Amino acid sequence: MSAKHNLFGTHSDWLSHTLDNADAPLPEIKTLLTDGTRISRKAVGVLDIVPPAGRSNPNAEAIIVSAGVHGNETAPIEVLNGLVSELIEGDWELACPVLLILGNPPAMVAGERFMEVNLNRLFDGAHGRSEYKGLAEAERAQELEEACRQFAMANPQALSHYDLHTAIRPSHRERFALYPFVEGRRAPLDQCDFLLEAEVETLLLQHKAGTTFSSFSSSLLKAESFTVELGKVRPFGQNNLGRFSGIRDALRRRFRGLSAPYRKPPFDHLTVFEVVHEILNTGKNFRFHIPDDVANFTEYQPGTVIWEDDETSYRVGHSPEAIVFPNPEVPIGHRVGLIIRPRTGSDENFI
Ligand SMILES: O=C(O)CCC(=O)N[C@@H](CCC(=O)O)C(=O)O
Ligand SMILES: [Zn+2]
Repeated sequence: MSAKHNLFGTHSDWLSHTLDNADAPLPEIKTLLTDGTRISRKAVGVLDIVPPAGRSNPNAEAIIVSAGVHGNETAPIEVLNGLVSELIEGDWELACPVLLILGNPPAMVAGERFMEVNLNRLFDGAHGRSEYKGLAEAERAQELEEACRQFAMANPQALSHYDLHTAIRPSHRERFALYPFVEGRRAPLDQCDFLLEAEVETLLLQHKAGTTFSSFSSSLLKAESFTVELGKVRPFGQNNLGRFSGIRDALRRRFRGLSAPYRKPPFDHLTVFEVVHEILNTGKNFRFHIPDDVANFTEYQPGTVIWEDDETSYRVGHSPEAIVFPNPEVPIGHRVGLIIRPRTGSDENFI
C-alpha cells in the first residue's frame, strides 16, 4: 500500500519537508492512510499518528519519540524519518498512538547543536524565563510541550517518551540512557527490556529534576521518559545507520504492538550509574580541570579536583567517579558535565 497523502507537499519524505520548511509557521494538516491510520502534521517536524479505531493496541500504550532536539545529532533523525516512510508506505501497521518530533529544524538545517540557546534546557517551563524571551528556541520548547500535553490528554494509556540523541565526545560506553529524576521513581522492567533490545546497556539515574525534554515529560506528563544517547554526532549522510539498527528495530516493534523479545547476550543486563554531581558553569572564574576532548565515562581517582572557581571546588569522593558530557563551552548557569559513579546494591529486576 503506497498511500497518497498531502503531508509533505512535493517532498519525498518527512525529513526533507522539515528541512525545507524549517522556519515556516505551517498550519496543521491532516491525512488518512489507506488503512485508516490518521496522521496530523501539527507543526513543522511534529507528527501525531493514530491507528484506525478498532485496531487492537496490545501493549495498551502511547509513545512519544523525539530526535533532533540538537540539530547536529543527525543519526536518530534519519532513523525516525525511515520509520515514518515505512509506515506511510504500508510496510507495517501501527498499533498505538505515537507523537513523533524533529525538535529543532533550523539547527538541523545549520548542522548546529542549537541556534541561539540550547533547546534541551528550555523545558518544564524554563522557556518562559525573561532571558529567553523572543528566542525561536523558547517558542519551539513551548510548542513542543503543548503538542506533548495534547497528545497525553488525548491518549490516556501508559505513556513513554524516548528523546534520542548522539554525543559530542567519544564514549567508553557507546550507548547509554539517562533516567530523569522523579521522587521515588524506579525504572520498570519492561523499560529496561526495551533499552536492552535497543542495544543500550548502560543507564544513568539522574539525581535531581532538570529542564530537559525528558525531564518535562517525566515529571509533568507522568511518562516513563529517557534521554537515549545512541552514538556519536555526525553530519547528515555520514552516519553508519547499521549501528542504529537496535533502536530502529525496537521502536518499530513497539509501534507495531508486538511483545518484547527475550534478552540476548551481550544485551542481557543493564549497568547502572547514579549521577552524584552536576557541574555548572558558575561564572566566578570557573576552571574546569578535565581536558575538553576526554571520552564519556573516563574515570577519575579519589581526590582528583574536577573543577574550581573563586569560592569552591569539586573533588572526587572516596571511590572513583567518571565524567559524562564534558563541555566547558556553555553559558553561565548551564551544565558543563555530569559526574557519575556505579550504583551499588541495584536490583536487577527493578532498578
Ligand atoms: O555529548 C554531549 O556533551 C551532549 C549530548 C546531549 O545532548 N545530551 C543531552 C542529555 C540530556 C539529559 O541530561 O537528559 C543534553 O545535554 O541535553
Ligand atoms: Zn543532544
